[in-house]
Formats: sequence, structure tokens, C-alpha cells
Amino acid sequence: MGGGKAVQKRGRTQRRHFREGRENAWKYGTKKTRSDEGATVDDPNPNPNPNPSWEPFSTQNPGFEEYYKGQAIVPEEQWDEFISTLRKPLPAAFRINASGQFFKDIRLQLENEFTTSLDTEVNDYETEAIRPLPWYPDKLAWHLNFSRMQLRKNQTLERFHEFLKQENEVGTITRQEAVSMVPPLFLDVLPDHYILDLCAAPGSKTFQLLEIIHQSIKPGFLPDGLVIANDVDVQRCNLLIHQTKRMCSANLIVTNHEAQYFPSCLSTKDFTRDEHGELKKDILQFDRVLCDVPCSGDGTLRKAPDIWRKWNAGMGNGVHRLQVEIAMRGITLLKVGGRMVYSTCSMNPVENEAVVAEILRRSKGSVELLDVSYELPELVRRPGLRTWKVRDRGLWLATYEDVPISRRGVILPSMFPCDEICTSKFQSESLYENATLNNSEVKNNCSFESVDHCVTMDIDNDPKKLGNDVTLVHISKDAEIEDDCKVGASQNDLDETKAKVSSFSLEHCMRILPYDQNSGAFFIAVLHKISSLHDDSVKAVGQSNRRKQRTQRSTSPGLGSDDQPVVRSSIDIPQDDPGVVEAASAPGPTDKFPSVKDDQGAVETENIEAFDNGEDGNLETKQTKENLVTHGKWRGVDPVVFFRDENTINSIRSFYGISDVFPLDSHLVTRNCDANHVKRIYYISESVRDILELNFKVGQKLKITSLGLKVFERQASKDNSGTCTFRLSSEGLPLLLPYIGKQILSASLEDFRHLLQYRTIKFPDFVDADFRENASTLMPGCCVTVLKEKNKEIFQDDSSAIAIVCWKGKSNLSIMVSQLDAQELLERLQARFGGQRVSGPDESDASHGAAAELEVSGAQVAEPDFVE
Ligand SMILES: C[S@@+](CC[C@H](N)C(=O)[O-])C[C@H]1O[C@@H](n2cnc3c(N)ncnc32)[C@H](O)[C@@H]1O
Repeated sequence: MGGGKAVQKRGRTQRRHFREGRENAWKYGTKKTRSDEGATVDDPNPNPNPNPSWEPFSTQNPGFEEYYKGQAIVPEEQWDEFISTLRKPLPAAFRINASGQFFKDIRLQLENEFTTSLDTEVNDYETEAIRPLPWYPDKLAWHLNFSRMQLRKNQTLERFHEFLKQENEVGTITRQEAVSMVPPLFLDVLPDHYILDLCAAPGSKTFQLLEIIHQSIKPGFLPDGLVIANDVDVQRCNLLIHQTKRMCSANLIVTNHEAQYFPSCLSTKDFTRDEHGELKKDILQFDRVLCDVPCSGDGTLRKAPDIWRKWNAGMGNGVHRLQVEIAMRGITLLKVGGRMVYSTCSMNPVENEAVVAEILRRSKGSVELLDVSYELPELVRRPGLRTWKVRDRGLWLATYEDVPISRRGVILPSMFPCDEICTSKFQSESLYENATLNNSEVKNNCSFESVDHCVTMDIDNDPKKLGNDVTLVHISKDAEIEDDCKVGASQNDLDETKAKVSSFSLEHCMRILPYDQNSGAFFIAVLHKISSLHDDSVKAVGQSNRRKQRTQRSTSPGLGSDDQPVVRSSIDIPQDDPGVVEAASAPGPTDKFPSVKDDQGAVETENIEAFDNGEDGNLETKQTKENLVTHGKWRGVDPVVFFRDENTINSIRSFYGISDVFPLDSHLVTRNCDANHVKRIYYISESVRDILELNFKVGQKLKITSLGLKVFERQASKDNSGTCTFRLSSEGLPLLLPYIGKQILSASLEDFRHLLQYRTIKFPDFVDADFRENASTLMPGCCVTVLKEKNKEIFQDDSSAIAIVCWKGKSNLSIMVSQLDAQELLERLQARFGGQRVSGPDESDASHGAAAELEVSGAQVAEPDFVE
């Protein structure tokens, strides 16, 4: 535990240093710093400071300039504009959460109130202070013509800053780099799509994907599709869980796998026939796959200027192979007819065009690169390159033949723009076998902090907040970065005529450059799977998968059913499915797992659940305990179990009068096998349930770290008589609201506001006599209060219905809404219905609140948020 605290403290100090350093970079602008002096082309940092985190960031790196000039990434005459834009701070951007109840109000507020007031106040800017991004649909994404630092420092922007902070925290907006919003838009997602986000953390694109599938779904209904968001890094998975929790989706599964080995889930046990008599395969394949792969991150230079100092050509080379493997796994898991987007926040052709070309080469006509020039026409982008070079240890290499033998394990044929046939010439296993960069080596070689091109919230100074600084752990590996620049003294005599031009139509790829629309840089390619992959297309990847599995088997004793021999069934298993494991010997659908108790007891379970809920206090406990569970199938992650305790389900249904139309059976899950000790119950959509059942059939190959929407939480009150043991959760309320028939009140605007303002109100203090009466005669315990709008009947399934979870005590009614959410709701009500701006109990003279007796106290009843 102590260790955990120390780590936390160190993390905070590091983050503070990082922020200070970053701000200095902008303070000093592009002025030379000491570390720039005497820098040569091949030595970007000749004067390494013993404490580099204190050094103001240099925005110079001659190696960088030479590399990208050499790659002709921009026309020569535009170079100065390109490089000077890279040295300027990145303007902030954010998205409005389109599935939020108040998204139209927020958009209106931006269009009217803020656009005008900011333009007037901030008069030293030539262009508009804020504007919607022209290429983002429905004015849902906005660009600020000032940086995050200016936002923090400028007094006239303070109110806007406060607005952004609050809205981001409650989840109505998400701060995200503009270019990072692009890839999901090219996926062409529909609400019934099964989507796999292979490298998903910290989750900004996952959030977008969820928004798209939830759009236009009526309250009380769920989309048919789902998103599986995967990331190899468990800590970053937790950021993703935190980030996407604000979306309140029952259609999300978060998994923790190396994307290149993302499991195949194919059950050969329960094959059924469809209406045409065809065998229906029970297999996990996706309509859409997003491969937003780890990369060198030099497209985020404007946001993370420390990359200037770290950048070298080896970073892109070092991550190329992993990128190809992840992309090929994505293609393999994609349904025929499906679409995959490959993207990076790097400008480097070795990480971009070279990877796309290798996908096309390996898939031998089964995959095509789409021309999407007609989509998002207002987004300025440049065509992909057809020719490029590779740089290794100070040498430019035009073709693979130029690679010294000693470097052939690191510099791969697929990094060059060779044609389709060059694969067979080069793709011998031995070459790839030699390239043994594993994930941790890759981590050391590339700047993972920059891959976080989502800015969760970095505009205030709270170190507990999530932001791009969270990934600082990956910085400071400079010493381990193979500095290619130090080896070769200067340019070699490259015979430019030898450089090949790719035979693929790589101009269909898109490169977004910073100076075109004052943004960061990004690379996007849209691929379409025309037919199943040929057997040997996946061979390279498949073989390495099996090699990997063999290694795992020999090193980790408790791999569970993943550890079964690979058995192919006689039934037609798609060829593009490496690592298929027949499910015959796996447990059938069940809600108990024999190994669970052995691996982790209930205590561990509860801790992980708590962590899942963003209760930071439990993080250390979880981490400490997790250390104990270092092996075994679950390795620190609790398995998911269906919650089928009929007594509890019936009592919940009856207490809240939940209509029979709303299915609870087989849609509720927990992470605790012991029904008597379950603390939280989650709701899963039909699509998620199907995947979960398939996962059971195949022996739980998917390592699920989170899924579902929290709908009920256990409570214990002073007086248990007649009260349901589970209360409603705020996250789940919008889904359940249309089906709730009991324990529901409708309040006038005045009483509703008072409740939000004072949090607890004694019955006689309510203004509306009917409300007073109804509230006092309700069963004690959890209940719902819906706002009764003037001249409007309450329609609970009306998407505009505003409701909150409350607690009915002996003599008062209290809200079970966090302070921040209450404040936000008060402001939304004020914006929508007018009236005075009121604030929560902290700022007011809480006479009602002070007088009220808080009967929901007793720490077990509510989360700290709800207990005053
Ligand atoms: C570019 S970031 C993804 C950003 C994310 N898509 C978003 O929009 O928020 C790349 C992610 O890949 C993850 N990663 C690195 N290697 C991986 C691997 N082998 N398999 C899966 N994820 C990996 C990193 O942990 C990192 O979170």
C-alpha cells in the first residue's frame, strides 16, 4: 500500500514537472534553448540535461527535419509553413456527446452565448474564438482558436474554461484532439454493427463509436450492435472504463488482450441451421474494426512538445511490425463485406503507407483500399505517398537490398514501397523470426504518451484528473531508445532512382497535416474486406500467434482452457481464423466457473468492482492484491457471471413496478459468484449477452475487464422493513425509466430545483401540496423524481423527461445525485426554463438542507457522493 502511495506521489510530481515544462515550451516559443545550441543533424540532443523533465522543451530536432524533408512529406515550398505550424501550440477542441439529454441545449449555448461573448471579449484574435469543425456532422465538434494554456491563463476566458471543465466532467462534452475524431467517422457505423476497437484506450474513439450506435435510439431501447474496446495496457483500460462510463451504455465490452493475438471465438458445439438449412456459425466476427494502433506519435508534436527532443527515425521502424500484425488481426476478425479503418497519429510512411501496403500484399486481393474522397469533403487531407525511403542508423535506404545483413532482423522488407510480388521474395519466416521486437521493446522505442491523442481533461490542474499526462510512465526511456542518428554521421549517397513506387493505389490513404486546418497530424486508411483471406495470408500472423501461444504455455502454468491444443473440426471453419479452438471440451453456457473461487475470492472481486466504479481509494488495494494473482487465466480480472437470483430479481421488479416488457432475466450480470454478496448489478444488451454466452461456450477466451451498465446497487438502510435491498443507479435510470411503475414522483419545477439545490428536503417544505402528499406516502427507500413540465403530461419514455434517483426517508426526501451532477442539472434547467442562476448547497445558505435530517446516512446506503 505504501508503495502504491509513493508511486502515486511520484506520478503527480512527474506530471507537474511535465506540465510546467510544457508550458515553458510555449512561453519560450521557438527561441533557441541551450540544448539547441550546437545540435547537429544526427544528434538532436547533444547536451542532455541531467534532469530533462525540468528543461524547457526544445522545438528543434534537425534529424526530424531531415527525415521528413527526405520523405517529401510536403512540397518543398510549403516546408516553412509546415514546420512553423508544428512549433505552435495546438488549439483545443471538444465534442458534444450526442447521446446526452442536453446536447441540443449545449450546442445552442455555444452557438449563441459563447460564440458572441468570446468574440467580443477575446479581441486579440483575428479569427473567431470558437467555431464548429466544418467536417464534423451536426456542429457537434468545436474548435477553439486558443490553446489549453491560454484557456487556463486568460481571465476573460475563465467562464468558458469553467464551462468546459464542468461539462467534460459530467460527460456532456469530451475534450479530444480534432484530428483524433476523424477515424470513427470513416467507419460508416450503423446501430446494428458489431464493432471491434482493437487499441482503444483511453477511449475517445470508443466513446464516439458508442455515441454513433446509440444515436436515434429511443429511451428505454438499446441498439442491436455493440462495441468491444480492447487494449493491452490494463491501466489504460481503466481510463477507458472511466471515460466510457459517462456514456451509460449497456452495449460495451472492454477486453484486455494484445490486439495481434485477440482471441477467435468460434463455437463448433452448438451449430444451428438457418431458415435455408445452412449451418449457422457461432463465431465472433465484426462489421467494423478500428485499428488505431500504437505509433511514434509525431503527429501530436503540437500537443506534446517533448516529442521534439525524443524523436528519431528508429521509433517508426521499431513499431512497424507490431502495426502490421495488429492490422492483419483486425482484417482477420472482420466480416466479409466489412470495413476497417487503420489509423495512426504519426506522419511517418513506415508506420502508415508501408503498413497499408503490407496488408494489401498479404491479403492478395481479399482486401481493397477504399477511395473515400467523397466522404467528409470539408476535411482537408492529402493523398497517401506512393514512394518513400527507410532510414536506419543514420543511413537512407531505398530498397531492402540496401539493408546491411546485420540489420535485416530489424529493418523489414515490408517497410519499403516494393510491389505486390516482393512479398513472396522476402516473406520468409526467418526474416520475420529475426524481428523479435516485443511489446515492451516497442514501448521503449516509441513515445506511448503521444499515442494518447484524446485529451480526457487536461485543462485544469488536478493531477487526479485523467489526461494525456497519465501516460507519463512511458516517458524517460530516452536512454533505451536506439538513437539511429548517432551511428551514421551524415547522409549516405542514396541512389534516389533505386527507390520503388508502390504498385498499390496508396493515394487513397489520407494524411492530415497541421498547417492545412490548424490541427494535429493524422493518418487514415479505409479498407474493405471483399472475401475471406487465403490460408497463407494469415499464415505469417497465424504462425506467430501459435508460436506465442506455445511460449505462453511453456511459461505460464495456469492458462486454463486457452491452453487446450488447437483442434480443427470437420465443419467448415473460415480459413482466416488462426488459433481456432474447438469448444467441445469447454464448459457450456453457465454462470459459474469452477476456477473462479480458486483464483480470486469475493474480497478481490469487490475491490475490482469498486475500482471499476472509479473509486480511486480502492486502487491501491486492487493493485496490491492483483500482484498476488500473477498467474492463472484471469490474471487479476474477475470473470463475469450472470445474475439469476430469482428472489432478488422479483423483489426488484415488484418494488419498482418494472414492467414485464422489460427483460431482466439473462440480461443482468455481476462479478461475484456469491449472489448474497453481490454489490452491483449490471445490465447488458442482447448483443453483449450473445457474445458473453459465446465466450462461455469457447471456454472464456475473452478476458473481459468491464461490461454493461450499472443498474442496481445493494443498499442497507437503518430501517430495512419493506425496502428493496437494491437501489437504482443514476447511470441506469434513463434505460429503466420508461418501465418503472412504482416509487415514482413527479415534481414541479420549483420543488425539483429545491431538491437539487438543498439535496434533502423535509416533506412539509415542499411547495406543491400533491407532491408533499405523494412523497410522504411512498414506500421508504429508493425512488425516482421526474420533473413535471408545465402544460405537459409526464411521459417517462419521452427523451426529454428529466429524472433523478432519490431516497424517501421517514420525514424527508433526498437526492442520490452527485454534487457536480446536481449543479449541472440546475444550470441546464436555468438555461432551458429561465429563472435565477442557483447553486448547490455549498454556495447557498442551505436552510432547508441544514434543517433536514438525512435519513439515508449510514455509510452503506449511498456512495460517498450521496452521503452528506
Ligand atoms: C493510439 S493509442 C489508442 C488511442 C485510442 N484509440 C483513443 O482514441 O483513445 C494506442 C493504444 O494501443 C495500446 N497498445 C499498444 N500495444 C498494443 C497491443 N499490442 N495490443 C493492443 N493495444 C496495444 C496502447 O496501450 C494505447 O492505449
